[in-house]
Amino acid sequence: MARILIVEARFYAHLNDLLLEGARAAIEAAGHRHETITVPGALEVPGAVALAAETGRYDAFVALGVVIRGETYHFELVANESARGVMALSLDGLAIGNGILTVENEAQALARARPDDKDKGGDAARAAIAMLGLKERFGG
Ligand SMILES: Nc1c(NC[C@H](O)[C@H](O)[C@H](O)CO)[nH]c(=O)[nH]c1=O
Ligand SMILES: CC(=O)[C@@H](O)COP(=O)(O)O
Repeated sequence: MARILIVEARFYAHLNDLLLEGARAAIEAAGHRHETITVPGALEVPGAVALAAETGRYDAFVALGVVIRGETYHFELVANESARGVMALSLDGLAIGNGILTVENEAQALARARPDDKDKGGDAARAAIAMLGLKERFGG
């Protein structure tokens, strides 16, 4: 049974609750344990994962959040840099799934976050579990 840490950005709480529901259900369906920590926004997610990884307490990580385009360049910054941070952690050898949505509007986010629709939280958890399987296979 693996210990999986979900790191979620609370920026849009109602949308994140849906992502969390899907991620937790996927982890439980795979027979693993999970904990959740919360950070303010998507930009804090990679740093929080890095801090948690240093403890050695977790086998895999799930990054969750929602970035919705506004009026300024801030969207690109938050969307791209959070993804870059998660990818850097992956290349460093962490088993991590990226469930940070980057969307144009709330309707797109809802469709992707709902567990009974696109279930991107569940997808991210399943990706983390798949990467953990590869780590174990290759001795990482
Ligand atoms: N605009 C969104 C943000 N912005 C906040 C940043 O992520 C960060 O918390 C702040 O700049 C302080 O460091 N975060 C989201 O998760 N989603 C957004 O749409
Ligand atoms: C991530 C965003 O684009 C958004 O929350 C910020 O909106 P704005 O660009 O209108 O300040």
